[in-house]
Amino acid sequence: MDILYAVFCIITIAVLLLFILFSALVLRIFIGKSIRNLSYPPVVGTVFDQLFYFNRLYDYQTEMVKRHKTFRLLAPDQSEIYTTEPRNIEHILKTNFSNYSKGQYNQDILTDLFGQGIFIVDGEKWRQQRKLASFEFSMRVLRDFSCSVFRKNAAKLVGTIYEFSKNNQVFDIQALLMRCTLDSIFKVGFGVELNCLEGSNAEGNEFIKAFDDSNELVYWRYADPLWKLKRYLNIGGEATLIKNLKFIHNFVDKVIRTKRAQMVKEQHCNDKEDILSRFLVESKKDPGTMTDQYLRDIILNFMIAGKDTTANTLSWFIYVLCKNPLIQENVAQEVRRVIRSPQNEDSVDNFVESITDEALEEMHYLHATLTETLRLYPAVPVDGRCAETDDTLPDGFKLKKGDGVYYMAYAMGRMAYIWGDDAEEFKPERWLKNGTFQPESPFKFVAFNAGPRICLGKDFAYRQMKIVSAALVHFFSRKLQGKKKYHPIGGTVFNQLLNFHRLHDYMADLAGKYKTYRLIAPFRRTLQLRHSGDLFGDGIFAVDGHKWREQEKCQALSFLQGIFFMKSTFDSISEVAIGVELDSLGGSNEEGAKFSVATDDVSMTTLWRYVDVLWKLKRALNVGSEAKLKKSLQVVDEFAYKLIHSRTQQMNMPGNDSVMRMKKDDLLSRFLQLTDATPKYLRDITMNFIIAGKGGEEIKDATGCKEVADISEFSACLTEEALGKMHYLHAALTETLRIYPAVAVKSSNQRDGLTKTVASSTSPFKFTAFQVSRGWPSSLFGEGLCLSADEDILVYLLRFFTVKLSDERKAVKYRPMLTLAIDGGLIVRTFHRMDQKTA
Ligand code: HEM
Repeated sequence: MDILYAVFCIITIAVLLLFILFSALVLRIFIGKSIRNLSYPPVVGTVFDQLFYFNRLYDYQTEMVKRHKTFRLLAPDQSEIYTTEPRNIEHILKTNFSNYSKGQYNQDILTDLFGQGIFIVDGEKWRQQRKLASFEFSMRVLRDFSCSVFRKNAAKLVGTIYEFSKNNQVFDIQALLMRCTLDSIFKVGFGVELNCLEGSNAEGNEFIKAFDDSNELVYWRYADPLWKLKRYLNIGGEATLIKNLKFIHNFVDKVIRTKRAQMVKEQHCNDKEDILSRFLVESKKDPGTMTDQYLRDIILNFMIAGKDTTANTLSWFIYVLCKNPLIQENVAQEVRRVIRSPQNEDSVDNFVESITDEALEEMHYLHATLTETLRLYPAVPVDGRCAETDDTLPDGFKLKKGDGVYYMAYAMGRMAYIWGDDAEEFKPERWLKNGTFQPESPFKFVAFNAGPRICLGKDFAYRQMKIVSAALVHFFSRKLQGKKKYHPIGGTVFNQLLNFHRLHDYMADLAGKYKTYRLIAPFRRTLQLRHSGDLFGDGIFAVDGHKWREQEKCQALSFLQGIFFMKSTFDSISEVAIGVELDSLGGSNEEGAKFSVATDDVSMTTLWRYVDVLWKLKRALNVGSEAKLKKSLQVVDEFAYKLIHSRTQQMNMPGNDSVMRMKKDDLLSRFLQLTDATPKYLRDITMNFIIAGKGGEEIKDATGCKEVADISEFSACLTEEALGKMHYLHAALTETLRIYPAVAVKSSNQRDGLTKTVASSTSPFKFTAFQVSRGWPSSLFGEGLCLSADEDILVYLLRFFTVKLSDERKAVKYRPMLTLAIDGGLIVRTFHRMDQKTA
């Protein structure tokens, strides 16, 4: 008792603490943000929404922007303003430049990797580095040196890819491009060969790994509120990051020391080609500021700026060319026309040597294709600044000091109001006028940023990308390898929770987008009936292997004998399963009515388990939906066990006629004969049958009424033969099942209505209302039996009545249960056909 009390106290305190923390967070997020004030951008959610959509973040932003050009997400401290309005971007990046900084928040996260480099510093520090770097980047010597490096590495890349194509192998071109650009930027930055592409330099390989991992780990900090604590404790990703950074810093420091020593030796050589050598010369003028650490930060910033950006853009470029073979051919033609390789056409070295500066200038179509790639797939999809004082944007919206302002290059590329109705199409031609490239306003095409902090390496990047892509397109044509490893992610299981009231429509919406999709869950889940064990026990729905085969055989056998034919009115499913008339319709059997309600409740609460991650805890504590489920299950079990007990006793009494009949007829009796099953096993078997029958039959009848209200075909003689001739009725019922499948989660949303007067059969893999291959419920009820049972009921109903919805305008909704039930029942009005005739 004491232990229980202690556990209870701990749980209560933990829940209370969580509640207090949660409330404090909610208050912090929502208070003082002028949420309803129309002068501020509209609020579309909190920053936590981005976590939910992390895998498709930029598309999520695009959807938001289609509703509001400028919107807000609330963060615990401030607001985050997102905009695609070019006027706002010009204001932030140019007109009111001094009011917008990189911000303390970004600096805290990035300093470990970027140090005091140009990317994250503001004010005087930035101005000094920018001035120096701009000067160096404009020097002819750096330009020529970088071009020769790009050519050499492009030739190496062609050689590596040639090996793959010779052996008809598939390969990851993005990984190769990453290595190629790192080799180039390292050589240009430090004058050192890293040889990552060839993989010959073990230290180089280690460096690239540490570098890539650090980038990723630093980015993760944006999503991990505990990163500072982890860094302090030196645990998890932060421990790995610290290790990686140590390796990177040691590596670069060694390069700087070697270079310094080399420069002392070669004092008279002024032809310093790489960036580090040029900065080292500069450092002599101001050794106090330009320490080794300062130089390390500068060079590392250039590497981070130049490596992934160009490699990623080139990868997207290859992707769009694979998708648009015509554009691929246009680019290849332009390259062939512009590059007049003097001697041997097939020599890679000759070819790359012919890609001169002049040739690059002539390649307008290639330039347009690369720019169009960046428009739709910008290497920096979202970028931002922090407001230093309160301000008003040109679109009229205000922002407060400390607010983040983000401009979304990815979303902007997809905005019809910026690029026209064909914004989402890949069209290099939009950049060309009479074959000549036409630049756009940098506040509209913001891939390289704009204003005083526009990308310093823009021309540098274009040169590298043009050399590499011209060589690749000239020597190879590419096809995408179609195999995808995983299905696309449609969302998280929490989306199911949010959409529980329209669960099946929500899933139909997703199915419209992706034929097959995944929902991410905190734990591994199977969509089968694992969570329904309490309800289905060891019955046919929940078991596999031997147990399933045994039950399947016995039930299928019964149907083959035709025992159950024409016995599947709603109540008679129970009669078929357990040989008892429930009369839930007539209401004469109170126990039967209770049992009927309990099975519905059990079905609904069991479905809830699929979306409720806490169901196990609730079951352990016996609270909420689980307490309800337990109660309903008790009703179901009591009923079932009582029955099994009395049936066993009856069966053991010899010479009773009715008992002999039962022995042949109902499922329970058959199982009592065929197996030496325990009462629990018998309960599970019969309950599965009843749940399937109840859910399936009742619901199809109900939805069937709505769908087939104007069927006129009728036969007075209700023989098996006559039913077989009712093709229209059969088709109408089948169509009802197609749109309202009794087991909704297995439905396929393809259209397949009545095409001939004689209902034609459709592939069961397309029309899956009656599952296929593994026999439930097709062999459990038998598809034929199931339909003819409905037809039987409907024939009687429609012979004597016409049916109308009581309120034609009211939309019929479903109730989320394991089967697709109509919420609140189906309220109809019936008219006797005789009355109508007389009238
Ligand atoms: C496709 C290739 C590239 C793209 C799309 C790109 C894009 C950008 C963007 C968006 C920024 C602004 C970042 C910010 O201030 O928030 C930037 C800055 C910068 N980029 Fe690039 N970049 C590319 C290649 C390069 C290369 C190859 C280099 C140099 C080797 C480079 C050097 C820089 C530098 C130094 C800055 C900082 C400018 C400053 O803050 O004043 N970039 N780039």
